[in-house]
Amino acid sequence: MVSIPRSLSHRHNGFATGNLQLNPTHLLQLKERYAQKAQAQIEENSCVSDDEKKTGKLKQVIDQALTWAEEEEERDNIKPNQELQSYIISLKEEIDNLKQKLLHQSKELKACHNQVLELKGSIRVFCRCRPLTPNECKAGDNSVIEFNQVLDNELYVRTHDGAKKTFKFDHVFTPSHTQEEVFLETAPLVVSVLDGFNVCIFAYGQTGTGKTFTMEGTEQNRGVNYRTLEKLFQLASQRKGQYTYEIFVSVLEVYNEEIRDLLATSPALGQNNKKLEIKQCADGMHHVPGVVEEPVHNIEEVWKVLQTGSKARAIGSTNANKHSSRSHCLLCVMVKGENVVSGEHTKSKLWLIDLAGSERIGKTDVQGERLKEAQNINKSLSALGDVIHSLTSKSSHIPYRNSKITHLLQDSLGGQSKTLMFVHVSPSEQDVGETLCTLNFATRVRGVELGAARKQLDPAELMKYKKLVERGKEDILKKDAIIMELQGATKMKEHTCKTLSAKVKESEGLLQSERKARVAAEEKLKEQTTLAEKQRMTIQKLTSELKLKQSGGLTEIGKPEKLPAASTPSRPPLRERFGGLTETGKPEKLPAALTPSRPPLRERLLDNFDRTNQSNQNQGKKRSAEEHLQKENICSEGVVLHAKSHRRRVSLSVLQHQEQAASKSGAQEETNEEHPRSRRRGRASMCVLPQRCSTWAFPTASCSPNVKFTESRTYAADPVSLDAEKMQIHGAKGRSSMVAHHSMHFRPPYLPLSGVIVEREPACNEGAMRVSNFSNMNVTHGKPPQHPHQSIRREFQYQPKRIIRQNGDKGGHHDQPPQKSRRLSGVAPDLDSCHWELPNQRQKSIGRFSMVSPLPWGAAHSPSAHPFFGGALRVPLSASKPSFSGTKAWHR
Ligand SMILES: Nc1ncnc2c1ncn2[C@@H]1O[C@H](COP(=O)(O)OP(=O)(O)OP(=O)(O)O)[C@@H](O)[C@H]1O
Repeated sequence: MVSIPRSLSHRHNGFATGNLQLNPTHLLQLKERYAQKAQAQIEENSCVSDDEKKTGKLKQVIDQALTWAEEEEERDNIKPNQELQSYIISLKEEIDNLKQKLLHQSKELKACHNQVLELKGSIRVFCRCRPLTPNECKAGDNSVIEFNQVLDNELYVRTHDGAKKTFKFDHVFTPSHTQEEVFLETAPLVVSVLDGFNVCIFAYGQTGTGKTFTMEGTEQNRGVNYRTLEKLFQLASQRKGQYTYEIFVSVLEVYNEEIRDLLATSPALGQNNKKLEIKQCADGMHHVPGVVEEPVHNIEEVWKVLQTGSKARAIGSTNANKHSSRSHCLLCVMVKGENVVSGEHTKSKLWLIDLAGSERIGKTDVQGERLKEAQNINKSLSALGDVIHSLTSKSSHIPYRNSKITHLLQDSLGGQSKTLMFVHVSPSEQDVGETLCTLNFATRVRGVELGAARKQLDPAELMKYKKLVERGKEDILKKDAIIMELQGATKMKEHTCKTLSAKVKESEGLLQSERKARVAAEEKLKEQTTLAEKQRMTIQKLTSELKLKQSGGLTEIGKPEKLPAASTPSRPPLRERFGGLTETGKPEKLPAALTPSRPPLRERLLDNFDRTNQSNQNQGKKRSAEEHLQKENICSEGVVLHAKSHRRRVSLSVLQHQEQAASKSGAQEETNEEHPRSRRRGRASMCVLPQRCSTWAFPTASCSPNVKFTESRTYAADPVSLDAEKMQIHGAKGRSSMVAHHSMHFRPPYLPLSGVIVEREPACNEGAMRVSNFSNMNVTHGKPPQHPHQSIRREFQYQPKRIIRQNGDKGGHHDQPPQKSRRLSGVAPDLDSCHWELPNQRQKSIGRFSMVSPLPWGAAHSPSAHPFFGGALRVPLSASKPSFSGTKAWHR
């Protein structure tokens, strides 16, 4: 409860007791009366809150009390003294101060409230009450609407039963509020259109309550529509440089549930009858395709457009309003904005809607077309009410499509936009019922929460950016693929580089080792050359000594003197000896009687050995040599002159007789007459058949008749490991066995028993032979071979002059393909059992020549060119006289 301040009572009391001009009793009475009145007033407004009682109501009451007091004073001619007057003035000042404070707090509260509403997305409701019209004043209508003098967001409606109903809105405009003041409250909402938000402002209310006045206004009092666009252009120009805006205006009308384009009503366009429909875009927004969107660049253009639309609007006269709008008028302002800095595009819409006025059909007393209009208007407003009700109750289905206007307002009422409703009321007591209905509806609308508005980015721009992003992503993917490819290629190249560098390193290592080996070989060669030189000198010395010692035997060193005719057995011509050829290429077998018997090799060798070592009384050595020979079976073609055993080495002196060469020449001539190919056959080599029937031979093809074979050379080597019983002179069977050259077979490691393998190539009728050369000596360099099979194998292929056959073969004509050619092992049969002896320098040198060259004899007529007779071979000359006894036996 609020009471009159004590100070006031006190002062009144004071006045009563002080030096007063007034009658104190009268003042007291006045005081009590005023206090009672104030109390009644306060009780009447008991709905207000305590805070308000303390501030606004209190002041009102005081004001009222003071007013009354003044009135009483005037009436009673009571003249307050000066003190009282000053007190009243100070009290007024105090009240004004409190008022200012309250207003300030109210503004702050409102700002906070607006922010809350903004966040909630509630529909804001402004209430505007028009003044009593002249007609209403004439009729003596009283205003049933009272306004809060301090707070600007509530009003009171006095009902018929005298009750006062309070309504609260976001703002309440009294009849005294101007158009400008109304727009000032609206402007912040409108401005957000430029920021890219959809905004909807619609005016609702009973017919004739001032909806059109608020939205359109008059030329002198421009309404929200005009002022909004004016503000938009003003702001757009202020934001110039940062934003660019394009503004388009459309004016639509929903009349009798039909949409009409008010800007297309020009007869020239002829589109006034065109029926427009509401469509939903891909972005979910609703729009009316085909509607005229007039671009406007200044407010003058806007005013023209608005006038055009206003003129085209359906207007009728009702009892309530002489110029009643019989349709819903919609002004659509499309704003396309671009942020120049960020490149952001927005496309926002501002709906400014002047709804048709609701009216009681009975009251307006309309008929015919007007009745239909009214029914449609009421129907659409009812649909609007249903939508609001569904939104308030948060129903799952909102009946937007029940009317054209709700369908059009779907985006504004359904969210994503900022919505403001102007609710218009009449102050007349005649309209109090409709006023209450309108205010109740507006209160419901105010409770609708739409959710926070969303910024409307231009979908076309969004699509453009989306495409750009997609293209960018594709580019990135492509570039990623290229990068991957390049990385792969780089890795490959790196790998190749690594491999190549490894190979280069390896090659460098090999080169290094080869260089070292070359240097070593060169050193060795030098050494050997020096040794050979020494040996040559020794040979020369020995030769000169031998010359002195020899008497009549040899004419010159290394060349046996021709024996006297009596001692040399005359040799019959080849044809006579062999009795001619039975067929080409196939030698006839000589009769046994004609074949001279040749002493066995063992005897010959032993004989030679005895003769050579007569002076040597060392019987132990002889025995061991004999045993050794028996055991090892030295193999030669019978020109062994001397065999000297020394430990495990046997020196053999080999002699080639000049006569052999002579015989060769003769044979060549003879065979040339008979058979051209016999020439080749005549140069056959001797074949020594070792154990396991391996065919061993030295190629002597292309033997040149000019070659002097009367050389005596001694070879130091181990005896060959040939089986003496199986050893045959292969050429003895035919004409091809005319000449047998020396062929020394040495056992490893000095000379490879595996020296030459002769093999017939089955595919070649001419008798191609494969010669495999095993040079295990060469690679050991003084070390025992790991295994004979690890020896280096070299293969040559050449055309032999004669087919060398394996022992046991029938020896058919060489033109005929051999029955079978067998590849023979080059490893000596007793190789595993032989022991290794570290070779000394001499042995090494022999070892180097262990390979038998497959070179044609003719190409190697120079002794130094042929490896077998080649330079570094250590050849100690035999001091014994050469014997030719064995030579005869060759030609048996
Ligand atoms: N605030 C106001 N101040 C002065 N005059 C007003 C005000 N509001 C309305 N009027 C006057 O009231 C009359 C009716 O107003 P208006 O035509 O705008 O009402 P309405 O709601 O649009 O009616 P209807 O729905 O029938 O079109 C007009 O002559 C107008 O000038």
